[in-house]
Amino acid sequence: MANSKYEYVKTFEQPDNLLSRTWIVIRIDGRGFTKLCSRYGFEKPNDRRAIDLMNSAAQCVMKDIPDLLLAYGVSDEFSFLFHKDCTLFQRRSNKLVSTIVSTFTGYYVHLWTNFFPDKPLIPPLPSFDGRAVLYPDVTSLRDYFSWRQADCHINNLYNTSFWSLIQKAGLDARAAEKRLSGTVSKDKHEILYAECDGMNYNREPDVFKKGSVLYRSFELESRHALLGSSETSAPETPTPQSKTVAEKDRKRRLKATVAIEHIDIIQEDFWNQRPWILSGKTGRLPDDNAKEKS
Ligand SMILES: Nc1nc2c(ncn2[C@@H]2O[C@H](COP(=O)(O)OP(=O)(O)OP(=O)(O)O)[C@@H](O)[C@H]2O)c(=O)[nH]1
Ligand SMILES: [Mg+2]
Repeated sequence: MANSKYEYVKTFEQPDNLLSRTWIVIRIDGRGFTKLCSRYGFEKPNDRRAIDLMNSAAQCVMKDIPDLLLAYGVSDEFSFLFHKDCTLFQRRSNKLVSTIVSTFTGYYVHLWTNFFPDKPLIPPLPSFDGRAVLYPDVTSLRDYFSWRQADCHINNLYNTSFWSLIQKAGLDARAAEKRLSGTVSKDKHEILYAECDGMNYNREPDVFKKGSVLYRSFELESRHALLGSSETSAPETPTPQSKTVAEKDRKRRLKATVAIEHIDIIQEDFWNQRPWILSGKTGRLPDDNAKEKS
C-alpha cells in the first residue's frame, strides 16, 4: 500500500531502546498515596490488606510477563527486574515502563474488592508512575535492592515509633515528632520498649520490617543444589538458544509459582540460595535436558 503524505510524521518518533547488556529495573510508585491511604482509612503505619493487595498485583504482573526475574515492594512502590540480556519489546523503554505500570494498575484496581470488600473504589482511582533505571553489573544491581530494603527498615522503624508514641503513649503528632528528633536506631528501640507498652521492634512482622520479594520458585528450592552454581552473576556471554528451547523456557516461566517472601535480600544468602534468579535460567535439570532430546 502506498504511503500517505502524512507518513513522514513517524520520523518524529525517537528511538528509546535501553542500553544492551545492562540490568533493567522498573520502579513504580503510587501517585498521591498519602491522600488515598487516609481516604480509605488504611491502618497506620502499616495496613496488611494494602500490602497484600500490592503484593497480589505484583504477583499477577510477574505471571503475565514471564521475562521478569524478581520484584521487590514496600509501601506504595514496587521494583521489577529484567535480565541484562532481556530483549522484550526490543528493550524499548516507554513500552516496558508503560506495560508494567498499566498491568500493575489494572490488577490493583481489579483486586481491590478482594482486600477491601467494604470500601468500594471511587474516583480519583489509584494510579502509579514508573521509571526505568539501568545497572551495569550485579554489584550495583544488588546495591539497588539493598538500598530499597534499607530504606524500608529505616522508614518502618521511624513510622512504628512515631505511631506507637501516638497510639500507645498518648502523644500528639508534634510531641511524637519532637521525641524522635535526633534519635538513632538504638534510641527508637528503647523508646518503643520503655514508653510504648514494652514493644519489641524485633518481634514486629517481617512483612513490615523487610518488605516483600517476589520470584519464580520453579518448585526447585529443594533441588537447587543440583544446578551446581552459587554464582550471583550471569555468565559473561549469553548462551544462544534454539527457538524451541526458548519457547520451553518461556512456558516454564509462565507455569512457575511466584513466591512472595519477606526476607533479607541485602546479605548474600538470598541470592546464593536462589542462583536461578540472576542467572536467568529456569532451573532446567540434567534429566530434563535428556527428555528434551529424546
Ligand atoms: N496508613 C498507611 N499509609 C501507607 C501505607 N503504605 C503506604 N502508605 C503511605 O503512602 C505514602 C507513600 O509515600 P510517597 O510515595 O512518598 O507519597 P505519595 O503521597 O504517594 O506522593 P507521590 O508518590 O509523590 O505522588 C506515604 O505517605 C505512606 O505513609 C499503609 O500501609 N498504611
Ligand atoms: Mg507515592
